[in-house]
Amino acid sequence: MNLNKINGDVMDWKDKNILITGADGFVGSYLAEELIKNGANVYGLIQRGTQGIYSQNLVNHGIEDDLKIVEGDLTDITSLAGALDLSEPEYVFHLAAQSFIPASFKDPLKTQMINANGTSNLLEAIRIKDLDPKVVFAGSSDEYGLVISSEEQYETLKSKYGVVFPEPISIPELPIKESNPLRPMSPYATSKVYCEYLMRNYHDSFGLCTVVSRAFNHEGAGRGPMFVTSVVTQQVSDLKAGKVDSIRIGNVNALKDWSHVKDVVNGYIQLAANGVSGDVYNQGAMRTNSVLSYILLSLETAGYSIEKIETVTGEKVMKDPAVTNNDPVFGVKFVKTAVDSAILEEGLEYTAQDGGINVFTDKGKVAIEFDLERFRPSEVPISLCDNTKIRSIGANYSYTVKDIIGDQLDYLNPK
Ligand SMILES: C[C@H]1O[C@H](OP(=O)(O)OP(=O)(O)OC[C@H]2O[C@@H](n3cnc4c(=O)[nH]c(N)nc43)[C@H](O)[C@@H]2O)[C@@H](O)[C@@H](O)C1=O
Repeated sequence: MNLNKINGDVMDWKDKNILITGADGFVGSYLAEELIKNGANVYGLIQRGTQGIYSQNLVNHGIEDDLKIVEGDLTDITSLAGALDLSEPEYVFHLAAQSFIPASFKDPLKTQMINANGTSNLLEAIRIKDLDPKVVFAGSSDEYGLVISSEEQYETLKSKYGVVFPEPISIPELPIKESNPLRPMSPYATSKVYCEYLMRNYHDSFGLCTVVSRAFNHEGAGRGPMFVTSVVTQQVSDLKAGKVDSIRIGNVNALKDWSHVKDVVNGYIQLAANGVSGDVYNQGAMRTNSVLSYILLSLETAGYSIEKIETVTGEKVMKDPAVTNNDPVFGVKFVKTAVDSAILEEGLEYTAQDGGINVFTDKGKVAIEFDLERFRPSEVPISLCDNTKIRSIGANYSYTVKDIIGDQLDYLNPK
């Protein structure tokens, strides 16, 4: 894949020195593989973990020999200074973070320590050493947080929280543009807002070249087992193998803009090559699909034909819930299921009172059980990315949700 082409110009990565923080993570290992393939000298700042210094991701991507591993820790500025000395980077991709939102609710200080202090340490080490790499930072769509989709929802939120700040300029605030207000709803998201402002401060005040990516959910083979797409595909795979007879899950109504990690990695590379320093770019596929759809489409991809879904109480019944349409919502045409359309347009919502959902398939009934422990103290209501800005510098998001699911299922069941 040529990751670097824009308007006919090709960025030559050959022999360029790159430092990736978190190079053994889910995204970092895809990025390291791609840059190594393009001839770059890639250094990976890696924290020694339970798997030792070689995480399974490096082996899966075949880069355990070519990646130049620098052992270090974001919370230890000395190790960052050492990594910068060794790698002399022209580009730094800062991906390392505590990225699991429930963990940030459990231990907010730890998330802040790793994400906020870690990012401060990295920027400060670059500044003190008077280096001039272009730094691409992994921000998050969760920085937008509380996105307003209707007047009615706005009124509900005001009565729930007392105040919604910043107040919306226009409603609906969708699709989400880079100029949307930031209303982070978790310690994780708040730490990312801090980091991205710091990126801009270091650009504006100290002249560092920093570019921020705000990526929406990105998935694929090797996604951490605690994230919902892995939780779903693992259970669907176990169901098919006869190891389980139901699916346990949290909030199925959550609407996410899911893209393939490979498209997002391409986006990071475009940002390094063509992103304007000091600027911010969304990364996402410009569609939104529910967790319930992810389950239904995973079942379909695994060979189940879906006929009907019905709540355990029998109150909510839908025939052909996984049939897709391309009708516009919030002025955007995208592929979604009938159940997504009902959530988005008719206010359909599944709650604990429904007692779970039964999925009727050609292979029998599959029970979806709600695990209330997995519901979050606060939940981002909807994510739908406006990706116009990053597409103008050469990125594109072409993988479908079914492509992503297919890769995840193949990873779990190698042929
Ligand atoms: C953009 C953003 O993307 C990711 O954050 P996330 O959206 O929290 O990702 P997730 O896969 O943990 O949850 C997705 C949705 O799924 C719901 N959900 C239901 N049932 C389960 C469940 O059983 N497990 C999980 N994890 N989620 C569940 C859950 O309530 C949520 O609405 C990170 O990469 C983050 O770093 C980042 O920046």
